[in-house]
Amino acid sequence: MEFPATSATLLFRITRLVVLLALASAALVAFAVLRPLEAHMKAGVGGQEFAMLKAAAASLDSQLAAKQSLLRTAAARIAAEQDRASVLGKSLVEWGELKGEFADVMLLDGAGKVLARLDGSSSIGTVAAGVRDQLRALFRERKGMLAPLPFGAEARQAALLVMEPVRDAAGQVRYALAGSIAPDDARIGGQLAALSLGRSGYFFIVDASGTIVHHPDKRRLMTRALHDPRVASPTATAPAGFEGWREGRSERGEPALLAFKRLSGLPWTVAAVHPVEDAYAGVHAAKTGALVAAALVAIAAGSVGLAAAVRILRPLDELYCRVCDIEAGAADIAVLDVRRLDEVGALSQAFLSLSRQREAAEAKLARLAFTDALTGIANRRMLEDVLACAIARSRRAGQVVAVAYLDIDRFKSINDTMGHQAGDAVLVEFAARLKTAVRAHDTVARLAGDEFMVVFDGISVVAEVEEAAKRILACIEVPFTHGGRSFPVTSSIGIALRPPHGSHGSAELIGRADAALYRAKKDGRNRYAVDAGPEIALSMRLMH
Ligand SMILES: Nc1nc2c(ncn2[C@@H]2O[C@H](COP(=O)(O)OP(=O)(O)OP(=O)(O)O)[C@@H](O)[C@H]2O)c(=O)[nH]1
Repeated sequence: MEFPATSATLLFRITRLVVLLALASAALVAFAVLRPLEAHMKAGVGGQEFAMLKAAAASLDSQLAAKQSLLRTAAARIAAEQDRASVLGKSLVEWGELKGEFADVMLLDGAGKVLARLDGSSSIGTVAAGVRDQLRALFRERKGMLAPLPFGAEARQAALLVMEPVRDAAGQVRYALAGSIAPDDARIGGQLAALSLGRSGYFFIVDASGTIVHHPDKRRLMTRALHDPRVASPTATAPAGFEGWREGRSERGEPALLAFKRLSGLPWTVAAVHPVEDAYAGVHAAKTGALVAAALVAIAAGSVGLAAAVRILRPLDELYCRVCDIEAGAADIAVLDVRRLDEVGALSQAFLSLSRQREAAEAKLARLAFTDALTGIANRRMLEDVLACAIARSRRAGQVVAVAYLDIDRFKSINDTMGHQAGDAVLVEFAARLKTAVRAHDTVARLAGDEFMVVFDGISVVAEVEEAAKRILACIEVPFTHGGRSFPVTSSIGIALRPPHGSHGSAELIGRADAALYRAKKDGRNRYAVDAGPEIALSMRLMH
């Protein structure tokens, strides 16, 4: 018999507990481990991007320094060759090395007049006012400078100006050599453009005034950063001077990883914008992988837990089946395995003990059902069974059955004079004496009150019964005692006999014994009367 599989079963509840524990552990691990790990990984990504930005900024710084140095060398060589501006200009034209490094190189006098251009073109004129201010500063301070071109001062492409003084033999600054660098210069902005920042990240450079000097979107070049109070755009926040990385929003408003680094030689800030979806793609993939792994571990733990629960509970299931078999009568109580040292063994032991107690109680009940509670001898029910069996047996064995109906004489007066307890004691003593007066296989029973009956089984001669009656009367003659008092007790006896093939049943036989008892009482008590019946009366002569 299978144990019913419902949600109330231990197996279901243990399995549910195991699965929930496994899921809770997985969730806890994911929360307790993955969160700090995720933060750590994000910090790693941010740090990495900032490190890359720092390297790019350092490279920019060194590229600018190299251009500055190149222009300084050129200025020194020009000054060393000739002192006249026209000749200087000619030298400049020949100085092809500068071409690859600058968008344009001009030789300027102190008033800002262009004396010569690198490409030798004839577009000679005067530089813009903003450049003239810087030129004046150079003549005043007599040293080279690297400065962003003031916004709108030159063509949109020129974003940076490197100026070096050209001195005469006496060391006086006579001219200035100015080289402009375009934002998309292959070694400056181009280098940034070549750097890859995931699928959607980009770099830009903004100067201290908020002018964008490098941006992948060429339309933004030389424009002011957007100052939208609703969006703290990175181009707007970059000039504030923050260095490092942080999470923020891109100019399109999407969450992004932002990194900022100022250049050392210029008031420029190089910045990186990397949408988090792209920047943290690896982190998210690792997180998803870890969560999937945790879920798989939870499933595996749940499955192992289920298998273990089934295994652990199997003996309980078997015990249930055995108890069902015992209940159905298909197995004996001995099938319970009480040798196990676990809870199932204890439960089997308890079942066994309970079953034995039940057997004992049933036996006691059966005994009480057939026993007289006061005297301990057979009661009326048992007597009826015994008598029925004796009659059946007498038919087979061809022997006589006899019953003796006994009633204690004037028992009421014993109760009345000595008390009910004394009456009980007399009944018990009377039963005991009765048993000693008959054969072992004769049945002595108490019918009710002071009425007793003896079934004589296997009587071969009527005299046997009469002898027994005499023995009974004789043993009762001995005075009874109770509470230190001694008093006589007598009994009247009515005997009825039934031949082996007699027509009377139990009830008639008892009725005849009762009638014989009535006669004995009537004849003066303390005696017996016999109703042998017509058949036996005839044969009695043969027996005697
Ligand atoms: N002590 C005791 N008395 C009982 C019990 N059962 C019945 N009796 C009493 O036994 C008495 C029986 O009296 P009877 O048999 O009617 O009359 P008796 O006094 O024996 O007189 P005769 O039978 O005519 O000799 C009653 O008084 C009952 O109350 C019992 O279990 N214990």
